[in-house]
Amino acid sequence: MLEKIHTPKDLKQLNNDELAQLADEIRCFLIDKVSKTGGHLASNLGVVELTIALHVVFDAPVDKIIWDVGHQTYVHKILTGRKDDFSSLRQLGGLSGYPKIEESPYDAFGTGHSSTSISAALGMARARNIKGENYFVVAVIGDGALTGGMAFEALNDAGRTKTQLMVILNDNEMSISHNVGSLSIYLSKLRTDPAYFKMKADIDKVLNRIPEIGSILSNTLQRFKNSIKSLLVPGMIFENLGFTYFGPIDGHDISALKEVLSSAKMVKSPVLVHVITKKGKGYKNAENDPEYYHGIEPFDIESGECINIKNGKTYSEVFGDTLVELAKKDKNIVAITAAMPYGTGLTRFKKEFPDRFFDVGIAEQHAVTMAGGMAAAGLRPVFAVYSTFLQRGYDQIVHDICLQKLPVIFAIDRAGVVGEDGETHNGIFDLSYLSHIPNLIILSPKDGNELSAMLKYALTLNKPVAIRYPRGNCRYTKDSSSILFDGRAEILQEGRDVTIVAEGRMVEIALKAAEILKSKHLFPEVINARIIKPLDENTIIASVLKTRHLVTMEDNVKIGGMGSSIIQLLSEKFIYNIPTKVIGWPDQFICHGKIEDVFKYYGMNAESIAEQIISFLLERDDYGKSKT
Ligand SMILES: Cc1ncc(C[n+]2csc(CCOP(=O)(O)OP(=O)(O)O)c2C)c(N)n1
Ligand SMILES: CC(=O)[C@@H](O)[C@H](O)COP(=O)(O)O
Ligand SMILES: [Mg+2]
Repeated sequence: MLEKIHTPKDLKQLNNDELAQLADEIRCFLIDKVSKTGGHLASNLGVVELTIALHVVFDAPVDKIIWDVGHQTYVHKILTGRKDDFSSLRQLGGLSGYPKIEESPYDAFGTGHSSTSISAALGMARARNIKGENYFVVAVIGDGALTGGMAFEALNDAGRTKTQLMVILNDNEMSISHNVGSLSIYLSKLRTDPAYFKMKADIDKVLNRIPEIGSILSNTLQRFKNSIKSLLVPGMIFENLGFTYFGPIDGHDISALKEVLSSAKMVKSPVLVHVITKKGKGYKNAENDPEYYHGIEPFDIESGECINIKNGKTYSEVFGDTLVELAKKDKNIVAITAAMPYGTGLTRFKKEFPDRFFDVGIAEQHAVTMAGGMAAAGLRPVFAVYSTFLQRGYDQIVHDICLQKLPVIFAIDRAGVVGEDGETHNGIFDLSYLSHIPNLIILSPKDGNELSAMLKYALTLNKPVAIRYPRGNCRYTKDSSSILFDGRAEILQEGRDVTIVAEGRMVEIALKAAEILKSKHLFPEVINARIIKPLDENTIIASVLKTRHLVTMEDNVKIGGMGSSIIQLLSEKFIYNIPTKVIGWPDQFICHGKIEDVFKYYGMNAESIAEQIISFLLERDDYGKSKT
């Protein structure tokens, strides 16, 4: 069946049994492909029937379907002409793991960060109306993404307008981990007792039979009817926001989905279709552990085990373990996550200190300011968050934390290029979006030992501190307690021809590049920056005045990063005529791919950087006369 599907039009010839068979084939295809490439398996297994039904009922790409977060669009990509490219999923130059306008006309809007789909859909619907065009706009949003405040901003705006728009709530009780918050409890009521749904029909019948006596009574009756409905029937929260609610519906029953979507699309005002699905459906391992199979590395289908044996600890694990140790001694330490306990290494903290652990849902803005409130009231909050998602809380960092000098610690995970998640997830802006904020201290460890030491150091300060560290494994020796951080940079190797100041993951690359330079009789002085703000002026300036040449290396865009800060420092200290080369990410969005492939592709690996430094030095006249 799947062989015959090249565009969604091919779906429309199939009957429900054939569509059900197609769903089975797509599941096998997904498990096979993702077991080889890795990716977001559980979410995609959960939306097979929903995606098929959407592409039967609607006519993409004329009709616009916007997928919130977009990690669940593999089925959509399979059905829209990209199934033959699936072996390249998330590889350099291959298919993206998210919808991208430039990848396909069927990808109506790029996503990756959560809770944007309803805003984008409303924007398109309004554009359609203004331009007098005629097509449907559908936003598909998960129950996790619906905990993002931006989604409610859009619901609030959409509901009061009579704009034809469909929101499909894909409710599987899961965010990455179990979904949290009062909305999730509300949804579980709707999910668990379908009697509500039947009750609604009965109540409507009974109440509508009572003859309306006089406008006052009938209005009172209407209010009475609504208050009864709001008690008993599902979706009143959405109805009160101006949406016509349909649901809850079995999200794996293609004929039911087709029927409800077809009638919902006839409504000329905003509608919300509440669909119940099972995350990981069709692959037992994923059904039993949808959190683990939310984002999975390549795995063995039979056992479900990841193929690449994990050796060593990740930065996230070192962070989490250190925080647990510190929290044992300091009762004021609390940990906050925005729906990413597993990814940020807080699973152990959650288990050991359930009363001091807060998962606020996909609500980074709220997390930052709540941390501010906690700090103002005497706690020591640590907000663990991916660099890219912290972008959501920028104004809160400025306005609520740093302006008031509140001692919040930002454990910024996934800082720098992250690899397969690509453009929407690379954490390559945090040094730029944080360095200009007054009162904030910024630290960047070169390995797990330093991360652990820096976390301890940060907790001794009564100030806002950001510690940024990359995705993946780190060098870490258990007895790192001896390693203290004194708030200064460290000279890793003395030299004379050029000062290389590197931060974080770039330090190891700098040392490798230095070895290559030495083979060319060039002797760099390598400095591990460690503290990005305020810079360790004495160490950096002393070295630069000695070597009279400067190279900076950062896993951040060049603009506004550490290199910019160092150049500014030299100018403020009236140190001129120092030839300087800033090495970092260019002014563009960095594509997806394995991290090592991406670094090589952009010339950010040791070999390429060594070449760049050699030509930078030897281009200089004074080097032409060779100093050796
Ligand atoms: C702003 C933001 N914060 C965090 C994330 C990380 N994230 C990706 S998917 C996800 C959970 C989404 O849950 P849901 O919308 O229910 O989708 P499901 O996987 O259940 O289909 C989270 C928290 C994100 N993509 N964007
Ligand atoms: C879809 C999404 O945003 C998350 O699942 C993200 O992909 C997790 O990234 P890590 O794999 O680095 O934890
Ligand atoms: Mg969900």
